[in-house]
Amino acid sequence: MADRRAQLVGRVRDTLAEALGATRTRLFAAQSDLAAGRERLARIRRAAAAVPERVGAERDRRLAEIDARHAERIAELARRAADAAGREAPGAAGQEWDRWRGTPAGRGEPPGALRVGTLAIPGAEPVPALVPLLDAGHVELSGDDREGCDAVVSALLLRALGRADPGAVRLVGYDPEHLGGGLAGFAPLGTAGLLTFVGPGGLGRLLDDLVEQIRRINETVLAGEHVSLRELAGATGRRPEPWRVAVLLGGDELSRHERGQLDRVVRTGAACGVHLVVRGVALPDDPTVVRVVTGPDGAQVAGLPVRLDPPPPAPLVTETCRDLAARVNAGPPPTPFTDLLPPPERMWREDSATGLTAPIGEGPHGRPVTVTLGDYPPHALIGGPSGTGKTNLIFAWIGALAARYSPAELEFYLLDFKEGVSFARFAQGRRDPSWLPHMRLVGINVNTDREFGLALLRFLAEELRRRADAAKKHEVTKLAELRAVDPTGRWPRIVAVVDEFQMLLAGRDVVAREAADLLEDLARRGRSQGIHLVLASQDVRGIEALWGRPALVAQFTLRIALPKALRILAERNDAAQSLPRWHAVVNAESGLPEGNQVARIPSASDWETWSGLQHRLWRMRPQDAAPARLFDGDAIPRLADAPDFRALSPGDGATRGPVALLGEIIDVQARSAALRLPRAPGRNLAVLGTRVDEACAVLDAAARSLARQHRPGAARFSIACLDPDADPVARALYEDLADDAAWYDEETVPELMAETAEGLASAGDPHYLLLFAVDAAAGALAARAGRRTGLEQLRHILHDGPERRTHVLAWWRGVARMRADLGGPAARTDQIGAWVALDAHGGELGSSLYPGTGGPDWYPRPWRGLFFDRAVHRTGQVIIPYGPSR
Ligand SMILES: Nc1ncnc2c1ncn2[C@@H]1O[C@H](COP(=O)(O)OP(=O)(O)OP(=O)(O)O)[C@@H](O)[C@H]1O
Repeated sequence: MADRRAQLVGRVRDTLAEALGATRTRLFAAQSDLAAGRERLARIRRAAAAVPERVGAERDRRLAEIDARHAERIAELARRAADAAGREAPGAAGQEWDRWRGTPAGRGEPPGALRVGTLAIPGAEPVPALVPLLDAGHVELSGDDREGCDAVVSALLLRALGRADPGAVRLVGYDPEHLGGGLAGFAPLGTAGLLTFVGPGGLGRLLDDLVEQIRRINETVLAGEHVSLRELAGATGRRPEPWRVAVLLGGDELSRHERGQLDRVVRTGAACGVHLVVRGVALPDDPTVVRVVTGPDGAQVAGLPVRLDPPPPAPLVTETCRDLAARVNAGPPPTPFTDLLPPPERMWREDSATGLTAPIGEGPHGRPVTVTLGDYPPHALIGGPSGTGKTNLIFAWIGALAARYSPAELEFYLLDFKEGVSFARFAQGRRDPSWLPHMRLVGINVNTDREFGLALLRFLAEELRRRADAAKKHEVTKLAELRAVDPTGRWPRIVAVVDEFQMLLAGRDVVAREAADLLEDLARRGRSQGIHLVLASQDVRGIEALWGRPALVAQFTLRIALPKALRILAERNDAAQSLPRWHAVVNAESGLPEGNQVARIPSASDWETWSGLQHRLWRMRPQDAAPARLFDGDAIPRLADAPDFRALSPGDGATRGPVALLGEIIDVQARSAALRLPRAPGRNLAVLGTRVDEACAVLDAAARSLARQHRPGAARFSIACLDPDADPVARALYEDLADDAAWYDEETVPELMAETAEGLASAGDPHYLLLFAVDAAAGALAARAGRRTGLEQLRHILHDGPERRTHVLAWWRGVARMRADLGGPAARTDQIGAWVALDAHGGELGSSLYPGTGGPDWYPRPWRGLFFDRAVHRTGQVIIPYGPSR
């Protein structure tokens, strides 16, 4: 039992121990749960306690970040705003005063807004405060700070003047309280009419005038094609009207009329370049009005706080205004030559079938003034006293045409009778290899060589005939029709320009008569065949030279008068008298007043401007284009360069006889005067006059050209020199002709005569006797050598020699001396078949030397000769001897 009890107790004990253990375990677990719970609570409490501190820090950090970003953004925006302001108010519109200078806006570029101060933005770089004025609006100033207002007015005006071309801003001042004192620094502008003052009581008139200007500009300048001058300038690159800025500084209450006019100006002025800058006058509300308010605490511009700039230094204002006035008084700057030219891709695109049209300058409203040569008007007369720009106008016109029409459409021939070389650059030169591809002929320094003018007119008359024949063949009458029926033919229009043309018509000699006849014919019939004459003269006599021929003048319906030109326009049309410098009246109505158009002519003739165009056109030239022939009356041609000389070769004269070249003919082509020496009576040459150099030049060229036609040893050249001054040329010739030449002097010349006269009996090689100053041998030749005197032998050679290929080319130092050598004053001269007269007068060359009575119209002049060959000439031919061969 006890055991059972013991067992039971043991079991109970075990169970209790077990339960205790479990309980302990649970307790332990509960206790550790509690501790963990407590700890969590403490942690949570701690955490909960830390939360507000962290949130605040985060908020502060975020706020600081936002602040920094904000400041950075403001700085960035301010920088951008400053950059934009710099662009909006470039140069003189925004520059600070210590570095300020005028920088006019380019053509078509807007002048921009004008700086008056800086925006007050703390912590950022200063941003210029700009006020739009020119082409934009009006400015109203108010407030207590008078000085601040004055500073703004001065700044605005100076900056506006500096952004425009001289003269393009005009100021009108109305300052009844200080009588202009507020604008004193700008007074120098008054000398050029750029600043005018309106006295007290004049405000109404001033406003009326502004309204009238606006009306006029709207009607005649903008003319419905543009909404504003600004837009017109942007579209055309030109600004035909100045800006007008009226500065109104205080005054009485406005009348109703004045208020109405002021409102009109505010509403409509900006589009027409009419602007107001006012103080003490209230402007109506309008988007174009900017208000500047000054006060003790600073200024406000359009409601923004602004730190105003100091006023421009007084010396800067007066100096700038003085300089502007001086420039305006010196006259307007020329418009650029490029205005007359089409863009490069449009060059040489025009067709000249019906006429030639090109701008010549700029009209009063900035529109180009064009001129046309065609069926009507066909020809032009240009007049202007020396220095008024006639040459320049010719350059401008030629340039404008040459850029539009290709050389296949247009050719120029140009003749300048005055001294000067400016037209030479149309031809190829040493300094500049380019030439104007349209130019066929340039004659410069032709003042005494009227024959060259005649040669040009004859050439044109021949071209006119050729065109008329072609037109007839195709049964048409006009160039346009001829070109239509003969599309492959080359029928360019021809423009012949003759500067100082009156020289051609001066005098009453044959040259003047023939020139006038040819001119008249060309003027009358040239119109329909595309041959146009442009005659220019600086001298009223030039025009008067034409008045005797009203039919000729009537053809010149296009008239261009430069300042102060007389008699170019019609009788009662004196528009040219009041023209400013570098302007012209262009009139296609024969000079009647209703045809007047005033054009400002660009500067085209200075070397750089012109060569820019010429080089461009030259590079465009067709492959086979040849340079223009340049005839320079002051230049002495060279035999070695003469095409006719270069073309000679041995054997040339075999059938028709060799030719002696004597000099260059004054002609459209550089041809040589040639004396043919066949086996025929009289084929000798006399050179007559005292000029040693010219006489030597003629004989030298004759001998050298003859020698070129014979093989060495095939001809004889006997050179007799009887004037020591001729010795160098004669010797050089002797040396160059080498074995073919023999030398004679005063002592040996009788032998030459005797031998040659004897030798005539037997036919031999050609023999040329070149006798320099043969009259000096008269004494030596007077002696008898055998049966005859030397002179008798000379006459015999002259008489019988040519048929036996023996020709005398002799220089006599006077006509009378030659006649004496030929047998006396009444001696026959028919053995002298040809002669070149140097300083022998026409009158001496009459009786038997020249057809008719009284001799040729020949007035000797340096380095010119009159050549007459009775076998081929009806009248004498002026030649230019070739220059020394060595
Ligand atoms: N439209 C112009 N703009 C600027 N300068 C010009 C203009 N026309 C002419 N000139 C300048 O004026 C000067 C005289 O011009 P130009 O030689 O054309 O006159 P001109 O009437 O032909 O004189 P002259 O008959 O004495 O030769 C030149 O220096 C020329 O560059």
